[in-house]
Amino acid sequence: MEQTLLLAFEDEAPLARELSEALAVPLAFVGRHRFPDGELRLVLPKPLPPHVLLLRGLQQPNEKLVELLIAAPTARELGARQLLLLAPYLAYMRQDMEFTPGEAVSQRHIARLLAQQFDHVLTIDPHLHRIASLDEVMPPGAGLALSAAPLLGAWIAQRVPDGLLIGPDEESSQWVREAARAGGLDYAVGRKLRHGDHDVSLALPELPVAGRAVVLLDDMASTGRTLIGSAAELLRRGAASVDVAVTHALFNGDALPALRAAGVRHIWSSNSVPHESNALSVVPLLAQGLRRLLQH
Ligand SMILES: O=P(O)(O)OC[C@H]1O[C@@H](O)[C@H](O)[C@@H]1O
Repeated sequence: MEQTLLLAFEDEAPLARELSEALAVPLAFVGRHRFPDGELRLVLPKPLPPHVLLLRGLQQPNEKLVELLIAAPTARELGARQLLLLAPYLAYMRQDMEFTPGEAVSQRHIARLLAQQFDHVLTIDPHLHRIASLDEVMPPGAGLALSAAPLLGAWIAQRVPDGLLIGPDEESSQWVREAARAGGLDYAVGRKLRHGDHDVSLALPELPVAGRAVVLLDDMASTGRTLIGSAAELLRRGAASVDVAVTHALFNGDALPALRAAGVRHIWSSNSVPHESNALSVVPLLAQGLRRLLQH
């Protein structure tokens, strides 16, 4: 990857450093100042090489989307000819249909917006539930979605070798199936109905869980209510232990203490989103995906 630079923001420095080392690509940071009125001032290194990889996870996305809208055209002005966004977490992908009349299908619009700014977008487990690939919302080949499920499955199998993997809802079946295959574990998937941000009802599979070490697996935890409801039900049914593993550790509000209070033993996540629960790294996965994308 000659004449390539990895650009990142200081709040993702550990992930950026690990990635720069894995790719053997130099790293530079975007200077960022937030003015009192909320506007942003960004400073990019000048000049830039022809190939620029911009690392920006889109958890807490709104301000970061503005950063990208400013940083991407600036990078091109400063010399970047090929611009790739590495967004380990891609926001707005869960708003994938018009649930109520007039509701914006944000998935489509945010994906399109990013594809207008970047030649490629590389991400992990972007909650593609109603569509099969990013090609349905971006120009074909512009987006690449990797999955951390096999990594999580192998990780879980080492720690809970006889574990039963449970996905809380139908959306999770794609990740749970892959993780179970990679770890050689049993799995099952429940059903969920969301009534509000913090209000979900769950129907877990009718399985004998008494005495079993159960690991709940999902793409992300936000309020944690999906996992909390599932964990409480599994413990009520006599599960010996309930652990939780997610790709994206959003853990908003009181999610983490509430999960612990519900009796969850271990909480593991990948470092796609920097968080105290991070237990395994997505850097090898990102590096592999990048090589694949840049070969084409
Ligand atoms: O229940 P919280 O943590 O708020 O939200 C995360 C859940 O909502 C779904 O879209 C995700 O796939 C996950 O199952």
